[in-house]
Amino acid sequence: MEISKPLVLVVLIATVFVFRRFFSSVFGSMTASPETVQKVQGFIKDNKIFVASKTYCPYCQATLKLLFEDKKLSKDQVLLLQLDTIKEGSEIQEALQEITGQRTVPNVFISGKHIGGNSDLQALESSGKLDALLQKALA
Ligand SMILES: N[C@@H](CCC(=O)N[C@@H](CS)C(=O)NCC(=O)O)C(=O)O
Repeated sequence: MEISKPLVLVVLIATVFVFRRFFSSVFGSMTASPETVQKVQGFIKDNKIFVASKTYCPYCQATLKLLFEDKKLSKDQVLLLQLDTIKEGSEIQEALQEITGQRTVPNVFISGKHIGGNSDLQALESSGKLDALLQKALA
């Protein structure tokens, strides 16, 4: 059976079009704009404690319990962004990945320093180093 050249051409163009959309939808959302990266760098630098979180995330809940209940921090001492509740949440998450290499939440910063996720924060607490970091940040 002979395949018609125009048909091959149409299929080829359609495939390129579909994949172009596919790649831009996958990879396009994987980069944050320079403006968002700069904004997130501001969140990190300008806040004593910055936590990027998601409301349904159990690791985030453990982090927030440690900071707000156990360590008795007040809401105004911490910039808490619940990424799943804000429009630019995904882009902030991408920016955090670009800045820290960490995509997961919680993503915790103390005194502008990247601490890591919940396990890193809990490890600091277990080693007895968290109180000093918090005291220094809030002094
Ligand atoms: N080991 C990490 C686990 C964090 C984690 O897996 N978080 C999930 C949400 S519960 C996550 O960020 N998933 C990817 C996403 O939500 O985009 C920690 O201790 O923080």
